[in-house]
Formats: sequence, C-alpha cells, structure tokens
Amino acid sequence: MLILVTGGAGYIGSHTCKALAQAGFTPVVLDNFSTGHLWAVRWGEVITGDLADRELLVHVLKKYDIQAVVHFAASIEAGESMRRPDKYFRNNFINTLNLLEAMVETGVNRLIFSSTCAIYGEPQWLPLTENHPQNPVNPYGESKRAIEQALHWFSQAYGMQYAALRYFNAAGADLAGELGECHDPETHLIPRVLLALLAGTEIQIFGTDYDTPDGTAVRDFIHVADLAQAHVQALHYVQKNQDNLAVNLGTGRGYSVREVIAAVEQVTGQRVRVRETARRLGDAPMLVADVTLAQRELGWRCHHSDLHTIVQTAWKWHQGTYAKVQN
Ligand SMILES: NC(=O)c1ccc[n+]([C@@H]2O[C@H](COP(=O)([O-])OP(=O)(O)OC[C@H]3O[C@@H](n4cnc5c(N)ncnc54)[C@H](O)[C@@H]3O)[C@@H](O)[C@H]2O)c1
Ligand SMILES: O=c1ccn([C@@H]2O[C@H](COP(=O)(O)OP(=O)(O)O[C@H]3O[C@H](CO)[C@@H](O)[C@H](O)[C@H]3O)[C@@H](O)[C@H]2O)c(=O)[nH]1
Repeated sequence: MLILVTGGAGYIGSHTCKALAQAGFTPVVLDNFSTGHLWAVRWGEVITGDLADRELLVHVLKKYDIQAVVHFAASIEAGESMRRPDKYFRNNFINTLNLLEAMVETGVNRLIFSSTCAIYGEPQWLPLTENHPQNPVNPYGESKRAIEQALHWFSQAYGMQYAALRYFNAAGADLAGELGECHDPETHLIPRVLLALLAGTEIQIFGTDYDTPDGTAVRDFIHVADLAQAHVQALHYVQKNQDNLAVNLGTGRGYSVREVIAAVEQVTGQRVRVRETARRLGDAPMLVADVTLAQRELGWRCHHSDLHTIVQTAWKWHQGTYAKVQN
C-alpha cells in the first residue's frame, strides 16, 4: 500500500517512513528540502517538490496510486511564527489547503495530519485533554488549528477521513542510530543543550519566572520512535473505521527545562553551562498531555519515551552520524 509522506525528509517524517516500511507500507516522500535532508530519505522513493505546486500533487497522487497521505510538511517554529505569521499561514494553512484540494480531485480521502499541542494555548487545566479550549498563543498553533477546522469541513463535504495527531514535544533519535534531529538553526531544547556541550558553549534558559515548580517552562517530551509508531496505528485506524480522530500524543509526564538539563548532565557525565534569560515570545508555561484517548482508540503505548532514553539516543546521534551528515 503506497502512502504519500509530505515532509518525509524531515525529522519526524523520516523516522515515520522507517516505521511505515517496517509495518509493510511503501512510503513515497514529497519534500522541498527547505529543512529536510536527502540522507534521511532511505525508505521509498523521493520527489523533490513543493506543496504549493498543486499540479504536482495531483500528478503524484495519481501516478503512484496513493491510498493515504501522512502530512508532515510545515514550518514548525512557534517563536519564528511570532515574527513571521505570513510564512506560517501560507506554508501551513494555504499549502495544506492545496493538498486537500488535490486529494479531493484525485479521490484520495485518508489523511494523517501532524497537529500540535500548540493549538491549546495557555492550559486552563492539566493534563490537556482533547476537549480543552483552543486558544493558540502563536501563529504556528493558530495555523494548525485552522487546518484541523478545514479537515472537519472537508470531511463533511467530501468524505475526507482523517486522524489529527496532536504531538507534544518530539525528541530523541532512531534507536539504531540511523536517523536523528538535524535542524539549522536548531531551536529545540534537547538538541540545543547537546550541541552546546559539543561546542563548549552555554545554553540559555528562556524564562525562569513561570508559575511552575522550578520557574522554567515544562514540556511533555515524546520519543520520535514512539511518535512514528503512532502513525502506523493511525493508518490502521483510518483503514478500519469511518470516523475521524483528533488525539494527543505525549507521555502524560512533564519535565522542566532545568530537569532536561539535569538529565543531559546525567547521561553525558558533563556539566552544562547555563545562562538564564528572558522568556521566549509565544511560549506556553506548561504543556502536558492526557493520552487516554490515543491509548484507547489507537491501542498505542510509549515504549521509549522516558527522558533518559530520549537524551541517550539523541546524544548518540549528535556524537555520531550527525557530525558526519553535517560535513
Ligand atoms: N518537532 C516537534 O516537536 C513537533 C511537535 C508538534 C508538531 N510537529 C509537527 O510535525 C511535523 C514535522 O515536524 P519536524 O520536527 O519533523 O519538522 P522538520 O522541519 O524536520 O520537517 C518538515 C519537513 O517538511 C518539509 N517541508 C516544509 N515545507 C514544505 C513544502 N511547502 N513543501 C514540501 N515540503 C515541505 C521540510 O523540508 C522538512 O523535510 C510538522 O508539521 C510540525 O508542525 C512537530
Ligand atoms: O535554547 C533553548 C531552547 C528552548 N528553551 C525552552 O524549552 C522549551 C521547549 O522549547 P522547544 O524545544 O523549542 O519546543 P516548543 O517551543 O515547545 O515547540 C516544539 O513543540 C511544540 C509542541 O509543544 C511543536 O508544536 C513545535 O513544532 C515544536 O517546535 C520552551 O520553554 C523554550 O523556551 C530554552 O529554554 N532554551
């Protein structure tokens, strides 16, 4: 069964292609390589192209007899979206609309969508359940919320069947060391702490005055391999069921920025140099998932998402293959 994977050359997309191939699906990657990497596409064919090119999307969906789409391609930085909302609404919302239209035109009606906990905004209660009000605090989250709304109406009008997977913080690297996170510039906390160690520089903590136990922001980190596996199960879900799904993917356990830094020190045996600075615009204080629904509907469980395994696999990646692919 051929699956179109938009953004399959990126961090989560490449790990998911591996999981899809291992589960017997055949991924076909479409990526514009704006942040993705050719070395990360190792399972299935790759088409270099942009979601903005609707004709290309129609051509690819037809040519490969695509049965479902797993849609990762997007701009992903909440902080950048505060400065460049246009980029986020265009690349995330408008370009996804293109994809949805191409799917309607070609009769491909199953979609797994990379949504985010950023659609919730400031938590009114924790852990976040899927019915939590959606008040995004940045254009990135707003663009993803708009896509979820479009999906609802495409489902009503055209029978589009979808699973919106609301990831919390993806982290860690492939357990076999074949893949890992490689963004330039890197904005995510765990790789930034590891890269600071490797470069002998300091890491900034963005905000120490949050209303959290140690004053730093709290996130729910989920191992990218567990996340990848959830896509396999979501594909099975949309094959078997008629209804749509919007589920959180996290662990249910939050860690503060300081706790993450302590975990890095424990795994690496090295001291991290820290500088405390102001909050980063657009950051929520605490995001932790209630994962009951995903466990029940997808039969999905985390197996690698304890913080130690996350940091250990990321550290192995950054010390090993990461250095090679950078050169
Ligand atoms: N990383 C996280 O913690 C996280 C959390 C929640 C949701 N998400 C979502 O998961 C998805 C993947 O995130 P990631 O961390 O792997 O990001 P990434 O930047 O590593 O991957 C995105 C991929 O999409 C491609 N792409 C971007 N715009 C494109 C376009 N217009 N046409 C074709 N290809 C395009 C990029 O080249 C890249 O390969 C995104 O939709 C993101 O919003 C990520
Ligand atoms: O050098 C750094 C980098 C980050 N942080 C903090 O660490 C936390 C986590 O930041 P980051 O790793 O950048 O993740 P998020 O901003 O939570 O966003 C990620 O996780 C979201 C889900 O929570 C996704 O939707 C986004 O795509 C993805 O970028 C935040 O409080 C940051 O301010 C620091 O203190 N110092």
